[in-house]
Amino acid sequence: MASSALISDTESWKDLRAHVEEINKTHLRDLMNNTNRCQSMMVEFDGILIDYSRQRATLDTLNKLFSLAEAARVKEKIIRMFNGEHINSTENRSVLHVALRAPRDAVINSDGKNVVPEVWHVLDKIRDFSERVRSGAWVGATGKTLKDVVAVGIGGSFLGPLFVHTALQTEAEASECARGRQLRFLANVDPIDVARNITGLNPETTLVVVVSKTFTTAETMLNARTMREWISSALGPQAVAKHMVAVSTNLKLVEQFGIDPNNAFAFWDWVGGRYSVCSAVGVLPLSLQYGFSIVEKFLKGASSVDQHFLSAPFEKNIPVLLGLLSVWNVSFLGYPARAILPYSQALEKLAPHIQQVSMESNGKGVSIDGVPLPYQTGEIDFGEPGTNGQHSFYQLIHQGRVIPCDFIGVVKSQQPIYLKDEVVNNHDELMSNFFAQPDALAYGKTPEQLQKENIPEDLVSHKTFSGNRPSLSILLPSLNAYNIGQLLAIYEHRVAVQGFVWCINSFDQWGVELGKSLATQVRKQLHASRKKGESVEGFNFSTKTLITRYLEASADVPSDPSTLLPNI
Ligand SMILES: O=P(O)(O)OC[C@H]1O[C@H](O)[C@H](O)[C@@H](O)[C@@H]1O
Repeated sequence: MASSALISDTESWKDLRAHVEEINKTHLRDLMNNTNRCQSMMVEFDGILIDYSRQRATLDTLNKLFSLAEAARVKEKIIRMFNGEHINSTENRSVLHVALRAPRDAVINSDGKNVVPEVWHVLDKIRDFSERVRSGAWVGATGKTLKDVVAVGIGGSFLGPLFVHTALQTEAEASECARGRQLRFLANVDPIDVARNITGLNPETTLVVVVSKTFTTAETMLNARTMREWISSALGPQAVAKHMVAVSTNLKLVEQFGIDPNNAFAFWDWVGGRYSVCSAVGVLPLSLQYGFSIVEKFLKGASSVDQHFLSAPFEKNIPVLLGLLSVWNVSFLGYPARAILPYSQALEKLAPHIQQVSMESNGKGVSIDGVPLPYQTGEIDFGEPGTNGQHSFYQLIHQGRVIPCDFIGVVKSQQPIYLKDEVVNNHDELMSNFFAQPDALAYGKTPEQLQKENIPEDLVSHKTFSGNRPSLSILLPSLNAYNIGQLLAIYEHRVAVQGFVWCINSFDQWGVELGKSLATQVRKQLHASRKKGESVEGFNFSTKTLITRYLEASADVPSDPSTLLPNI
C-alpha cells in the first residue's frame, strides 16, 4: 500500500465489507454449536486463556482480518516500533515503552543508542531510594519515617499507577509489603481533591512525588505548588528537599521548581504519557508503597507479553487477535463502543486507565500521513467491575444497543472467603456471573422459549433477548503483580494494533491542545476581572454570560488573598 493510500481502498478492506453480509446471516447461537470453530477461537499464553468464540466472526473472518493486517503492514509496524524507529512521526519520536520493562541485558535502540542501560540506571536508583524511605534510612525534616506518599499527577501520570495500585492493594504479598503505608493520588486541579488527599495526613510523615512528563501541565503544577505550601507552612521551606521528589523528562524544570535534581527520577520522550506506568511514573510511587521487588514482577509480566507480541504468529498472538477483532467490530460491524468488564474489584481502575490508553491513542480523524479518514477510528471505552455493572448498565447491553464486551475473570481470588453452609464460596458466586453473562449475550432468549414458559403474551416481546451480542472472555490464573503486568501489556499492544490497521498515529494527542489554550484565555480573564475589576471581553455571548455570572456570584472571593489551605 502506498503511504498516502487509504487502508479502506484496499481489496482486503473491501472484502471484509462484503463479508459483513455473510456474517449478518449467522447468529452466535448457531456459531457456538460449531465446536471446531470454538476450539480454534481459544488462545493461551503464559497462563492466560482468551476465548473469542463469542465474536461475530467465523474462521473465514479471521483469515480476512489477517489479510487486512498484511495490507496495513502490521508486522512491519510492530518491528519498527521495537526497533525504535520514529513511528510517532508528528512528534518525531520513537515509541519504546517496551524498553521500560526489558531485561537488563536486552538491547533496544533509539537514535542509535541502546536505551536499556539508562532504563536500568533509573530503576536501580528507584530501588535504592524506595528502600531507604521504606526502611527509615531517609527521614523527613523532623526525623520521622515517611510512611505516606501523595503522588501528584494527571492523565498518563496518574491513571496507570492508580490502576496498578488498586489492583495490588488486596494482593496477599503486596499488601503485606505495604503494611503501615499509604499511597494516595492527587490528580484533579479541583481543590476538593487536595482536601481529600491531605485529610488525615501529617506533613512530617508524608512524601510528595510530583509526576509530570512535561512538568508544565497546569493542573499538576498548581497541585504541586499547593503541596509545597502544605509542607513548608507546617515544617518550613527547607523541609521541601526532604519531602518532595519528582518524576519527569524535564529535569531542568524540576530543578527550577525547587526539587533537588538528585531526587528527580528521569524518563524519556520516547515514552508516551499513557504508556508510562512502567517508567518511574509508576515504578517510583508503587515501589515506595510495595517495595521494588513487587514492582519488578509487574514489569516482568508486561515484558513477557511484549516478547509474545513481537514473536508469536498472528494466529496465536493475543494483542494482534484482539486488536483485529476490535477493528472488525468498529469498522465493519459498526459497533462504536466497547465495555471493559472485569469480574474482580481489584481491577476497578482498569477501565479508566484503558479509556486513556485507547481513546487518546486511537481517537483520530486523519491518517498518519494527514489524510482525512472516510472511516471512524477508536472506540468509546467504558466499564465497571462485575457484578456491579450488571445492576447498572447491562440492561442496555442485553436489550438495547450492541456493545462488544471484554469479560475478564480470575481463577484464584486475591481474597477468598468460604462460609459454612453456603452453596458456593464467594468467589465462585462472582465467577458464576462471569461465565453466565457472555452466553446470555450470545444466545439471548427467543419468543418461542418464552411461550413454552407460559409467559403472558403481552410480556413476550419485553422479555425477549435478541442475543447475537459479541464478547470475549479473558481468564487470568490469578491477580498478582505479574498478571497485572501481562494484562496491561495486552491492552497497550491491542490498541497499537488497531492504530496500525487504521493507519493512524496512535502515539500523539493533538486533540487535547485546543481546550488547554482556551482555558489560558479564561484564566487571564478571571485574573484581570478579580484583580482589576475588568469586564469580560473577547468571548462569545454564551461564554461571556456564564463567566460574568460566575464572577458576580462569587464576588466575595478575595482579590488579594493570603494563603488558605483546606481544613477538614
Ligand atoms: O505527564 P504530563 O506531562 O503532566 O501530562 C499529563 C497528561 O497531559 C495531557 O492531558 C496529555 O494529553 C496526556 O497524555 C498526559 O498524560
